[in-house]
Amino acid sequence: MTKLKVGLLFGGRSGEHEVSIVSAKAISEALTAEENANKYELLPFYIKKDGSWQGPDIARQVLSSGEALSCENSQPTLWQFPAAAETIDVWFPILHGPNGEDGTIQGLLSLMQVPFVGSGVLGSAAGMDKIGMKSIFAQAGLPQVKYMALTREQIWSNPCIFPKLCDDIEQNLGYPCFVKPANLGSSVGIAKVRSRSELEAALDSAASYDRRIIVEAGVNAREVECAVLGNENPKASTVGEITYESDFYDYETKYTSGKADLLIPAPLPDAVISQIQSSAIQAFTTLDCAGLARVDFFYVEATGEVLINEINTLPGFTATSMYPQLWASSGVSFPELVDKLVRLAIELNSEPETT
Ligand SMILES: Nc1ncnc2c1ncn2[C@@H]1O[C@H](COP(=O)(O)OP(=O)(O)OP(=O)(O)O)[C@@H](O)[C@H]1O
Ligand SMILES: C[C@@H](N)C(=O)O
Ligand SMILES: [Mg+2]
Ligand SMILES: [Mg+2]
Repeated sequence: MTKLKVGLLFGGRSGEHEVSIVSAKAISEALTAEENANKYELLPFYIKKDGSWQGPDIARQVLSSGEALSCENSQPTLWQFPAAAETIDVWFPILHGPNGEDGTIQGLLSLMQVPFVGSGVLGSAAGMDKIGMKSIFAQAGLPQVKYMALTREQIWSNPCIFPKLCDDIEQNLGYPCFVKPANLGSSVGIAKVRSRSELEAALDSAASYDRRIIVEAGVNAREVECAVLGNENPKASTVGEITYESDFYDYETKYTSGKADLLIPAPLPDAVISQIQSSAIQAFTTLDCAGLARVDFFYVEATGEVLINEINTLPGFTATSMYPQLWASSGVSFPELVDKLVRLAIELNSEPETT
């Protein structure tokens, strides 16, 4: 049997570069596991932090060391596609955050007319930008926390406007509130703030990551996540809950073993689980997602409300990440999961073209 050549694309010009390396390592092991070894030939491609692409030899070294390649003293390079990329039958991008989860790579791969795992341009871009995502969710009637959308320009360019901006945030959202770069993940650049001075510092910091910034009212709630898998008729996994001792589910808590507990299935009433699952599917279809996504929610026990927090169209596949664990608990093993994802990519590509 001829093996399909799968191009695993990882790293990327993103604040989540290191997480992508860990996710890619896990996926490469699953794609080459015994169950998949006779179906797929894996060719990894690594995108350095400066945006340059490295072919399979270097990419394999990065996967085995787990270390990002340094970009010190690197000059901006013309974008070059490694020759081996021309032989790929299906791409598996496992890039997190900007320049990978946001529709940019998806646009490139669509133009190349080679199938790829995950959402296309619209689902990826709409899922990445928290401001755009939240206005689409609001339109779809999905309940969420109160928020304000800001730009770097408002924060940095006019010192006269800045105090008024902070006044507005204090009046509309109060404390604690969460300041986030609109286009990032893994909690990079996010701050939970409780005072004016923390707010000012957090806005300045978030503006260094992105020109779009979102500030959200802090909610006191349980954190639950649901995985979605499929194309036109997506399925929701069981729901998982995250508990931790830290102030919030920050980068260190997410990726340090033992800092957070994942409770799968979440100890919640059946009706709440069903509501989360149907909202996860509604979020996925509303944004025109495909293949996979993990949808994050807040469950406010005091009122019974389920608030959608966000969708992640290329969720983490690290040892502490929910997505593969939710499917494992729903009876889909890691090797089976990556096999399904590749098949879904091919299925999507075999649909009639709209020209
Ligand atoms: N409005 C909020 N109220 C309470 N906690 C919040 C709020 N927004 C974010 N948090 C906390 O911050 C964490 C990260 O937020 P969010 O999921 O939006 O960020 P992210 O960077 O997209 O994360 P990831 O993509 O890794 O899931 C949440 O899991 C939660 O612990
Ligand atoms: C990778 C990270 N953004 C996640 O959602 O798991
Ligand atoms: Mg996210
Ligand atoms: Mg999240």
